[in-house]
Amino acid sequence: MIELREIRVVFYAGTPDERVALDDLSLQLPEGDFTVVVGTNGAGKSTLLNVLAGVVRPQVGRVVIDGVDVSAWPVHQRAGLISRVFQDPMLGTAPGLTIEENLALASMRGHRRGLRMALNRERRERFRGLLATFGLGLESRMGASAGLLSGGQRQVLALVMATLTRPRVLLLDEHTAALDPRTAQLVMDATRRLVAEHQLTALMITHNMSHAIEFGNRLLMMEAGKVKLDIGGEEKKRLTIPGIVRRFGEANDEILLQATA
Ligand SMILES: Nc1ncnc2c1ncn2[C@@H]1O[C@H](COP(=O)(O)OP(=O)(O)OP(=O)(O)O)[C@@H](O)[C@H]1O
Repeated sequence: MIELREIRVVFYAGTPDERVALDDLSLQLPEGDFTVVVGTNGAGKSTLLNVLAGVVRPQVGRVVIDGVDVSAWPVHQRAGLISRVFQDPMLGTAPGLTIEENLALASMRGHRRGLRMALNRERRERFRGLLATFGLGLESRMGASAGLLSGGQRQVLALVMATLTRPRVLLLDEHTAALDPRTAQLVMDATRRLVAEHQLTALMITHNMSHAIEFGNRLLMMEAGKVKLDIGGEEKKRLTIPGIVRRFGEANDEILLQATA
């Protein structure tokens, strides 16, 4: 179980530029849940992921993973538990290293082991077999620099790297937003497969409503640093785009009512 307990994040506190990014937000992500997060610009979605990853330290609140309070753990200490794939395909892989070196590095997460040891013949074959299943031809370019790959290929490589050591939670930060629709679908299919195969707990931000409907078993809508809608179970399965729009409208009416009360 991943838990955020009463998290408050304020940027530029006490200045005219003060921004409340997360407003007393509590959230539980049960093991194996694939949660999708949507919301308008500035709603606090990225800050939520940053708090989980340890990039942003909340002024108030706790981050608890499997009952362990990791609030004071720095980013590198959480890296053994948390993997993240970013919107920018350049961020998830090391462009100067080859595909197989990138995979070897990812497989060493949390271990003190030399890159050479991590790249023996057996591992190379395992990596090759794994990449071949995505149908992108990556398996025949194991010695090529990751920097030469297309955006979609890099995102699939980043996903494979992020899931290689089975993180406790996989954070997907608009990871298909920079791709064309066909490539985005391919990367989403790879995402679905890896999440299912490794039975991962995942949290994905997207602005793509079709993806929000198609993927995950739970949908959160954020607004002004709070979770305004939390749709799971059968309702999530039956959700349509008009249905989401209607539910968002209802949630926003609530905001209006609160504002005018
Ligand atoms: N590092 C930062 N410094 C100052 N303000 C920040 C920082 N990060 C986020 N904010 C502010 O916090 C609020 C929430 O931002 P956040 O990036 O979490 O929203 P978001 O929902 O991810 O938006 P988007 O969809 O545009 O990515 C915004 O008002 C933003 O300007």
